[in-house]
Amino acid sequence: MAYPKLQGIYSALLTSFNHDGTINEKGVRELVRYNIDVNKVDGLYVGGSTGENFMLGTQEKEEIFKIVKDEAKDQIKLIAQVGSLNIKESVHLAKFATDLGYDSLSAVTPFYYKFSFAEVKDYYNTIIENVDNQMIVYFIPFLTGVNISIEQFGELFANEKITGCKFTAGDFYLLERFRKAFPDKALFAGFDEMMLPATVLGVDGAIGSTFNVNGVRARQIFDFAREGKIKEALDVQHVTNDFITDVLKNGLYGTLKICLQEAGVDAGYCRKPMGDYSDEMIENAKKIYHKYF
Ligand SMILES: CC(=O)N[C@@H]([C@@H](O)[C@H](O)[C@H](O)CO)[C@@H](O)CC(=O)C(=O)O
Repeated sequence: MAYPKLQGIYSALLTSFNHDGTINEKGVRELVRYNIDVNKVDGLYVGGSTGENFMLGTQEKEEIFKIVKDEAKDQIKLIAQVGSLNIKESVHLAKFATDLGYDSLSAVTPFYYKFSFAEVKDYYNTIIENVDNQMIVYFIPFLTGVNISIEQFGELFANEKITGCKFTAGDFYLLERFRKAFPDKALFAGFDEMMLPATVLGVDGAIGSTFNVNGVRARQIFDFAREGKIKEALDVQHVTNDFITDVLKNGLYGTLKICLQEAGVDAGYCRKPMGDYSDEMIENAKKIYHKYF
């Protein structure tokens, strides 16, 4: 039961919503196409934070998994984020995405309640127990409050279906320890603004929200860094971080969507409780797009 090791540049896919909060299928398809045809990503991370997943119902999550697979076919790799506080939903979605042909599953660490590590481990083992697919742990302690030590990662990896980690943290000591301890596991950088140091430390790839717009630069950073061309990689990281700084100031997901609209992609709106775009936000986002692209 060996699963292919995932690597490369993955956009954490945005979701296009209509103004009333329903899924805009045409927009989701255009987002997938833009990532394949223009950003030239190796894969998509579907149903993550960037997809506004934690505000969606089960059927909506299914619908997005279906549309994305139908549009992407086998052109790129697809990872389905199925983590949820409702473990029955996670088990169901794990099977659903596997049946659709997703190359991997991923699940955010269970959050809100202070789960013990034994409970976290049981959560992952339960989600993948009855599916023939691999699982990438979604480690994002700044949003979940859940930390995992190297020893605990080792315990998770005792289950050979757990094949990697999306590491959205700025703890480079832990990242280095992870790389040394688990050279065969797929390790993805999750903070786009820290991609260069993460690549130097040996990540296999990166998964990011800003790649939906800035995917070409993301690949340049990754490739330059892996070739040892640190000066060249840093030059691109500097421009990337100017872009990310401007985007974060103006509102992350909304600004990325408005930028994509400027590029001709029907990226739609964000889903409530995220707010509507103000005129000022739209104006700023358009300026950001034309400044960097
Ligand atoms: C919270 C969040 O959106 N984190 C992003 C980053 O790409 C992040 O947006 C970026 O580095 C800007 O800070 C990814 O780690 C998230 C991600 O991959 C996901 O959508 O699940």
